[in-house]
Amino acid sequence: MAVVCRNLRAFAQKTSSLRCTPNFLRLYSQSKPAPPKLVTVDVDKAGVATVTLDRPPVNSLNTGLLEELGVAIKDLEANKTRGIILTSSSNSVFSAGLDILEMYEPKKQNLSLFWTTLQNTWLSLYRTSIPTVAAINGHAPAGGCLLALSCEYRVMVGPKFTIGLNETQLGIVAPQWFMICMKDAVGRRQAEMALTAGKMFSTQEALNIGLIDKMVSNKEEAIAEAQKFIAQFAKIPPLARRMTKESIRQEGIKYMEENAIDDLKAFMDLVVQPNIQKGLGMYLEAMKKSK
Ligand SMILES: CCCCCCCC/C=C\C=C\CC(=O)SCCNC(=O)CCNC(=O)[C@H](O)C(C)(C)COP(=O)(O)OP(=O)(O)OC[C@H]1O[C@@H](n2cnc3c(N)ncnc32)[C@H](O)[C@@H]1OP(=O)(O)O
Repeated sequence: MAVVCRNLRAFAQKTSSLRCTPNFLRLYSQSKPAPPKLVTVDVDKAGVATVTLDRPPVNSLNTGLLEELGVAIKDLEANKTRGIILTSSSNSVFSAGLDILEMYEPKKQNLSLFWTTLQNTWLSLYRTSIPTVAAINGHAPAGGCLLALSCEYRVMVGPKFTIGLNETQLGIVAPQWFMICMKDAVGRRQAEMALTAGKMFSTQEALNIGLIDKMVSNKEEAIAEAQKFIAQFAKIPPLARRMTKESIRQEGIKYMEENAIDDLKAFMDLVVQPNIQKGLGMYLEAMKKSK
């Protein structure tokens, strides 16, 4: 503020008609609003946090949103929150997955930061000792499905939305840790069938194979079911719960701890390939044309 004031005073002296008054400063600060938050957090009386992805129009996961989500999880851990409900501010999209614009014609440094942030935020969500539920109130393709799969329980609004790891349909291979998350939820056999076909499941199909745990008809019901799931842990000794979660999720945790650098390198090498860049460009065009 002192620097702003000094600069303004110098400017005011030059123009002589302006003074560095509180009113002037208020007008100046109003003209530079803080960027909107991409993730909001509301903690209820029971200590359960609703974490809402809020990046219209489709909550595509860019570095900024992923960074905010990671910070939110760490803050909630520090505050001993009793549960996290991950949801979306949109009425039709939980998350459209990774932001393709982060990968299209990228600067190397930005691309590296993007993927590292995704890895770190994913690991924070996947391994947090806090009970986690995805209240999936819209479509959840690819990275959107990954976020939901990283939670312990999935409640999805149906019947019209879809969810799945559709990477093969886009001509790419989902990273190993995406696959581990799918295997965690539906088992190896169903995961193989889902991933090789890049299948997007209707809500009912997702329920049938265990990709989601419950289908509901609106967001309010999804939040209520999520709260019910979290409430059951009030009676479970937290240390036993935490150690059990950490242990049962060992494959994914260990994979990321041991392979983060190789995984980053593989991603960086792949994305800059001319054929991948061409594919991304065409995909972006196709999305625009389909409107
Ligand atoms: C794709 C190849 C990636 C290659 C990278 C190499 C390896 C990387 C390894 C792995 C992992 C990748 C996982 C991913 O998550 S990739 C992203 C996959 N996501 C999708 O395929 C979803 C695409 N989007 C949709 O299907 C729809 O948008 C949907 C979510 C169903 C919502 O539909 P609707 O409500 O009708 O909205 P629009 O389609 O009109 O979209 C509105 C605007 O948002 C833009 N958009 C949509 N999705 C993305 C996205 N993922 N990234 C960036 N932008 C996106 C869309 O273009 C519209 O923009 P505009 O208004 O400017 O036209």
